[in-house]
Amino acid sequence: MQHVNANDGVSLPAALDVSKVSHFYGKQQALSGVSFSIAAGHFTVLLGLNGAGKTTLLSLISHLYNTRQGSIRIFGHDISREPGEALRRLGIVFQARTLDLDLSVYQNLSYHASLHGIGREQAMERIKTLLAQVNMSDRLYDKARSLSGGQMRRIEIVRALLHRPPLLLLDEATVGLDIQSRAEILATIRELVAADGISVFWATHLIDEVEEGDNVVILHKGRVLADGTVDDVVRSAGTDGIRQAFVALTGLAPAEGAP
Ligand SMILES: Nc1ncnc2c1ncn2[C@@H]1O[C@H](COP(=O)(O)OP(=O)(O)OP(=O)(O)O)[C@@H](O)[C@H]1O
Repeated sequence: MQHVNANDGVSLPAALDVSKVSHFYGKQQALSGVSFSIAAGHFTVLLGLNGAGKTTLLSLISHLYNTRQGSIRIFGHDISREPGEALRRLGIVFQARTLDLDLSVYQNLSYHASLHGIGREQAMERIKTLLAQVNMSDRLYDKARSLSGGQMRRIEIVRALLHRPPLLLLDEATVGLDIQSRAEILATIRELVAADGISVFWATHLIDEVEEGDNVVILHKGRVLADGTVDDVVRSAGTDGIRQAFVALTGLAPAEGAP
């Protein structure tokens, strides 16, 4: 799917285009004909209850699994045919914690920068800029082990952005965090979208992480039930808000993060 740039009428590829993707674990079908696309420079929430298929979809987008049915394009580059070009444009924060706890923040980040072929000086500059953006400048030489869960997540976000990917995927990035840390992580990511124009695909089971101006893809039992702006989804469900739209579409109550 293409998006038209309002300024000059030029057609730009979508940040992410998923077309007719299905996935099986043995005989069990985890995704069924999933299609949607997300526009560049937006915050898009992938909303689905536990078991909806979010991690499976993110594993296909990040090429951990091969896409056997359907296609996935990142800024126009097919993940199966041009994995290098597609993955260069992608940053990922996985659900499980992946920092090396015995290394410092700097060591964790500089090691990753070198994997991307970023030189020492350039890496330091980039690390400092990003740490400032996530309010972690003062922790550069601290051991990862000494950070709180929310601080570790912020370092993982920095690590995912070192190579300047225009698309960032996050899988349940706030799981296990207290309410304040959750809010801080979400605010940080929203600021990155606004300041740097990156596209974010934010997978969550928590409906209170969706805000009015967001785009949303509702995934349920491996199928996309609705996608578009929150307004579009609410309007087409004929309800008063996103919670009611979720109930109308799935027949189930949404998961709430706040008590
Ligand atoms: N490795 C696997 N082998 C078999 N079945 C799997 C495997 N991984 C996931 N599934 C199944 O596929 C379906 C989708 O799971 P998936 O983890 O993608 O959902 P999810 O939306 O990410 O859920 P959660 O938020 O709980 O991680 C579920 O029914 C799950 O049990």
